[in-house]
Amino acid sequence: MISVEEHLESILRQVGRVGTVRLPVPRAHGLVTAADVVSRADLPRFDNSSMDGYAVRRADLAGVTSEQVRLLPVAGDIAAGEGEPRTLEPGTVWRIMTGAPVPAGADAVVRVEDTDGHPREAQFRVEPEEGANIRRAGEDLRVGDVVVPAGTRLGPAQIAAAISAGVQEVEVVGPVRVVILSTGDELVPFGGGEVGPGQIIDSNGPMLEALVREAGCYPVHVGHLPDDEALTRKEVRRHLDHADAIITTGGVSKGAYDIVKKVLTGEGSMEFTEVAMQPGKPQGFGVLGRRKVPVFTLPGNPVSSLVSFEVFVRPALEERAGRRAGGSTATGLATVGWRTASGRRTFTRVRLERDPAGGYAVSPAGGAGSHLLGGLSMADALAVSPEDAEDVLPGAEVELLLLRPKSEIDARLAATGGSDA
Ligand SMILES: Nc1nc2c(c(=O)[nH]1)N[C@H]1C(S)=C(S)[C@@H](COP(=O)(O)OP(=O)(O)OC[C@H]3O[C@@H](n4cnc5c(N)ncnc54)[C@H](O)[C@@H]3O)O[C@H]1N2
Ligand code: MOO
Repeated sequence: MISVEEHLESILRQVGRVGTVRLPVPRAHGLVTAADVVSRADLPRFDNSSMDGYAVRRADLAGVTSEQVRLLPVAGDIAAGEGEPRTLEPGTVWRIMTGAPVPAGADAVVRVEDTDGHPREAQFRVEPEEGANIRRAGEDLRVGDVVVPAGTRLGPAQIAAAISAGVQEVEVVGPVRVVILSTGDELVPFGGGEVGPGQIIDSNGPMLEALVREAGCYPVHVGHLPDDEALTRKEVRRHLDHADAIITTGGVSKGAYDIVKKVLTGEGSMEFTEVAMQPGKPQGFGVLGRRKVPVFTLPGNPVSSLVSFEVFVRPALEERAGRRAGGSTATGLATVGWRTASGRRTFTRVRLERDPAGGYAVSPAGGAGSHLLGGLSMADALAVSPEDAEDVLPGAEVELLLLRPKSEIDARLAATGGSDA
């Protein structure tokens, strides 16, 4: 058996980034910039008002207070979107709206609240500061400034900034397209009709599809293969032409019908190995074809598949997508004891509650069997125990790999007062 680290290192050594593509900014959401994105415009593009009010010359309002008001004639209105250049003549004001261009000669904007708001002859109650309520051209960004540095995941804020800065397209690390193939004669696809004697519903396919999506990648094909050598070979080859990663489940242990292992042994850099972990012991990985597509052959047991994804596939997909997010981790205190697999790193499904000190109280969610999906559904995290341990004692500190966003777990605990009401 090899260690978890050895297997992961071998995967990460062989997995490279996918190529870059140019995409219209909104379509690049979630992808990582391959180069600095630079501004094509000064932002703001022109001096404009930050308030609804009046564009004024301060000299015309010298000494004005709420006791010493002044009346000034209004030359007209300047609305947001006004394209006509306007000039402010001494002794007059323009009524101006938020976002509208400030007329030449104005050196402040007085908020409508500090006037009587009259459209033709307005009464002023304050003397504004120099530049009051004027947003200056270029104060945010200048042409050529970096709006989004290389290596940044494009989120909503970066999309807004790049678009405002006049950027049309961005160079990003391409979307990672993942093919998922469940294998096994016993499987009935979701929605595929009656589940006959000896059959089960393919839950790994939809589970991995969701995991891939949550990892910011794109499931482009979720299929099911019977235990048929020729079909399996053909289907894997077909997807090597377009996929950026292939994930299979099932058919990698020691059974007489464990086809995946049989078909892929000797292909590319494919290696089948046993990893010192529980669950997830039988693993296979290699890069295949001229495009060197990473192929992960995960064990069929549903919990083993999920744990294998978290431990090996997620980091590899992140590498491929140019990201460095890493799994979400935490620590907690065991409320009860449980046994772990000696000589193997154990990933125990656990439910979290609040302990009296405000941390996480950790207890197993169901049993340890790799087929127990009911317990998996209740689990918030995997408790990770080292290879040399045989059990976790009550009160021991445990490392957690979170299966849900931490904010979601914390919100549930806050709503239930920390107990599973
Ligand atoms: N003699 C041995 N038998 C097994 C060993 C071993 O070392 N010696 N290892 C066990 C371990 S550990 C695991 S994990 C499994 C891995 O088996 P495979 O990857 O070959 O998977 P299958 O045999 O095809 O299926 C295992 C199990 O999972 C169910 N399954 C498969 N695919 C799906 C799916 N898409 N959705 C839901 N459930 C699925 C399948 O029906 C089996 O019950 O091998 C042990 N055996
Ligand atoms: O290693 Mo298997 O994944 O224990 O169930």
